[in-house]
Amino acid sequence: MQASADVNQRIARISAHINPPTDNLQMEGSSNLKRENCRAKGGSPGFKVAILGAAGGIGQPLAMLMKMNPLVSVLHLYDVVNTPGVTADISHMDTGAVVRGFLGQQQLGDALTGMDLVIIPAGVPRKPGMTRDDLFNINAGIVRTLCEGISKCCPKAIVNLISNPVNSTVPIAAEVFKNANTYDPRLLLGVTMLDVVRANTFVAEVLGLDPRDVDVPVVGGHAGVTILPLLSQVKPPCSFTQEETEYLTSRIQNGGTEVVEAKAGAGSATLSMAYAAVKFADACLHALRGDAGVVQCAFVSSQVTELPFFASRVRLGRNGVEEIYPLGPLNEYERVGLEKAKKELAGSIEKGVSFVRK
Ligand SMILES: NC(=O)C1=CN([C@@H]2O[C@H](COP(=O)(O)OP(=O)(O)OC[C@H]3O[C@@H](n4cnc5c(N)ncnc54)[C@H](O)[C@@H]3O)[C@@H](O)[C@H]2O)C=CC1
Ligand SMILES: O=C([O-])CC(=O)C(=O)O
Repeated sequence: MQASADVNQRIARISAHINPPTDNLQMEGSSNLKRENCRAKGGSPGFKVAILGAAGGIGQPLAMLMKMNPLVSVLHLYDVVNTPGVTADISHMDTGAVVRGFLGQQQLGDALTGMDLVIIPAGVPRKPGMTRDDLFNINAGIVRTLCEGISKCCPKAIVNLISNPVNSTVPIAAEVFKNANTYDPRLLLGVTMLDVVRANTFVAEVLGLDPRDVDVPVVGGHAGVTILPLLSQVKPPCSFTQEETEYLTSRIQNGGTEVVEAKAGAGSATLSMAYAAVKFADACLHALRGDAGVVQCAFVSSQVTELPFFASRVRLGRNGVEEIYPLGPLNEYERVGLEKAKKELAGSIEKGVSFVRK
């Protein structure tokens, strides 16, 4: 009798999995089983991470890679479309993180509550012929709404902001947090990691090295001339001809456009961006865990120049940005580049600030 009861229970469990209750599908892709049919979840120790814009070109591979990150115990996937499918798909990966999906603005609060890290790739991407600033009109409002949610539901979370134009969306986020009295500049980071990833790749190609052995600081911002690679500070130490310097600087500054043109209307960098976002998020999680010596480039509130925001090397810790490093010695080419970068950045920052203050 006992044996047949066990078999019946097991069959019920399997059939609940094959025919999941539809009312659970939208909320929790990982829990298509009825709760009472689940054995206790291990609940691996780790951090709670939300991705906003998780069904998009960046969001999907980013969600997949974060599900593979052993430091993540809970992964919340939020978007205004398609999260049930993406969540169901990713939740089948046999890694530790529990995945839950959230669809539409009425579920934003649930997606954000309790999060340690929020990654934002929500918003429209460029098409050929557009600048990142051409995305401002749509993406500014999206970022404002999402940041209002963060200030209500997880004001102590670290925020990794990917949505373009980063040079303006980070100031927008800061203004939203200030209005809500939740602004902690150490917790707000614009993601410029893709510029570093590209710089490492292109410099390694020129030097004939493995890109994993190359480290190029990229400072300033994340658009055109505001992307300033400091080739005089490349590790391992090396030197470049003037021609190499001009080729590399231009290729790094235009890396995003190179992808936009190659995709010919089908969007901008998504896979390399997801890789870069995970590299950056992983650094934030290691810092939150208390690891020492976590240093990355990011666009943050800064006093390195006279501008209120600037990308440079920062040391991350349990409280987010714990130290911002000065730019170090620049050569003449970089000094000229810095002046151009600051001029354009000033306007983009002001545009973001006045969008919220108007
Ligand atoms: N910081 C960086 O280095 C990079 C930034 N980007 C930027 O990332 C953003 C996303 O790019 P893709 O993923 O390629 O675009 P995509 O269009 O493929 O995906 C964007 C996702 O955002 C979602 N979304 C739209 N409004 C939303 C809202 N109010 N709340 C939540 N989600 C919302 C969409 O439904 C979509 O799933 C773009 O602004 C792009 O320019 C792209 C590459 C590099
Ligand atoms: O170029 C774009 O529009 C997307 C982006 O920011 C990048 O790939 O660096």
